[in-house]
Amino acid sequence: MTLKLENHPCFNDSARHTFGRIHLPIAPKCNIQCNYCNRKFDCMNENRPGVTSKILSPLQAMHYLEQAIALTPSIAVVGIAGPGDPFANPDETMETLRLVRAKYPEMLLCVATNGLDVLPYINELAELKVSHVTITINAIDPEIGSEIYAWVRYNKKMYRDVEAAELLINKQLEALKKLKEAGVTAKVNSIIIPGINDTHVIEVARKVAGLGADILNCMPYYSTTETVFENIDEPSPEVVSEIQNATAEFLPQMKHCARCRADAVGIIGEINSDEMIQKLAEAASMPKNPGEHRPFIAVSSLEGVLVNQHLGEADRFLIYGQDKNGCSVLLDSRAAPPSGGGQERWKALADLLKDCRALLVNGAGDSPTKVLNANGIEVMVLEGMIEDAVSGVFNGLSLKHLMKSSQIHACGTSCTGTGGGCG
Ligand SMILES: C[S@@+](CC[C@H](N)C(=O)[O-])C[C@H]1O[C@@H](n2cnc3c(N)ncnc32)[C@H](O)[C@@H]1O
Ligand code: SF4
Ligand code: SF4
Repeated sequence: MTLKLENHPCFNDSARHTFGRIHLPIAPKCNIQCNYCNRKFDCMNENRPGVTSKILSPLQAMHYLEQAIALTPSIAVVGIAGPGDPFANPDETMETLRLVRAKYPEMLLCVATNGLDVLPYINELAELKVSHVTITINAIDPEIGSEIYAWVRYNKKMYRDVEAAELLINKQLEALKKLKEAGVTAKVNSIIIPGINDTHVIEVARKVAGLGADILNCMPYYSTTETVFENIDEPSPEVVSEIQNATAEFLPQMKHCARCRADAVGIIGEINSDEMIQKLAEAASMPKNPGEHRPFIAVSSLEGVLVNQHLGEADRFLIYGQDKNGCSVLLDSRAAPPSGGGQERWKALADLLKDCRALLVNGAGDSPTKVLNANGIEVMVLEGMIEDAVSGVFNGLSLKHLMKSSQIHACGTSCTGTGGGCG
């Protein structure tokens, strides 16, 4: 099957009115913090990178993609662009790419990354015929990079300042080189941040051109609240144009980037249709594997009103379903497997709850969380009214307000509920 590379609307200006793209929002976590980026997972209103209205599992994403293609036949590219970094969520990213490639052999595949952790996956990306990879490289001088990146987390270690920027830049340049060796089309995004790197982008262009980058996207920085850079003004169109003209000496330019959301779908520049927003919400409210029949939600509660019991302390679980009007109802109470027995206890619990899509608890250890997650039961660590939490899960709503503060992580994610941390 020959891929029609010329149909990529981001890489080919003349394709952008005919062919669309879809971003599958399966990558919530990030391994660095850029001082301009504020990720949001339940945002309908803002039209900028880093926001999505929902996060999907790979199989939910496949279900959603099927519906999206039926409703939007112009889709020629499936991309993963966050809302965090695809390779801070490598399992979800690679699984999604494999699933899409297996089901849609003709589809163009595309990934946008900061480049820190992509290196080990480049061979498989090439095997999967991921034809387009974007790396965001905002600086090649670590001193300038240290102004842009608050921290970098690599191999479970935190780096800051010049050391962090140096590490990131080295990984980015290495990844770019390897992508080109593997025959992948490589775009570089460089965010123009006035007073920080605006005079440096030309050096970035020179360097990445030397390593074989195919195209440069000098993206104007988008002023975003609750970021370190929130008081920096956006660059004027004249400044952006000047930088594009200057860097054109080294590389072809992408000039029509719309700075899309992580759940953008359709023709570049058009906002997501209400129908697609609805389809995304529906997919997010399904079990992580939509093919499974899991109509119930289990809750750990002392008195049956609040989610207020630690998983390990529960002697029974309350089982909720939905009535024919979609209202949550208590259906059952199931005795917990006896304590002790290590992993066997958690396997018995997974079996007891095999018709439940989620277990809502006030706390849970790593070991049961892993076993339950592996068995298709999402462990969500929350506090608050059972009614709010259960109907929120059934309806795919944001549960941020019920999330325990310990679930809001340094990486800026309010976890999607797995409680698995940012590892
Ligand atoms: C949200 S990121 C996701 C992919 C990956 N984490 C990355 O940074 O390349 C997608 C693109 O949006 C850019 N971006 C994020 N926030 C931005 C902002 N406030 N202004 C301009 N570009 C931004 C990133 O730099 C990146 O090029
Ligand atoms: S790499 Fe930067 S822009 Fe991309 S998601 Fe992480 S913090 Fe945001
Ligand atoms: S953000 Fe730019 S490069 Fe990414 S899909 Fe939108 S137009 Fe294409």
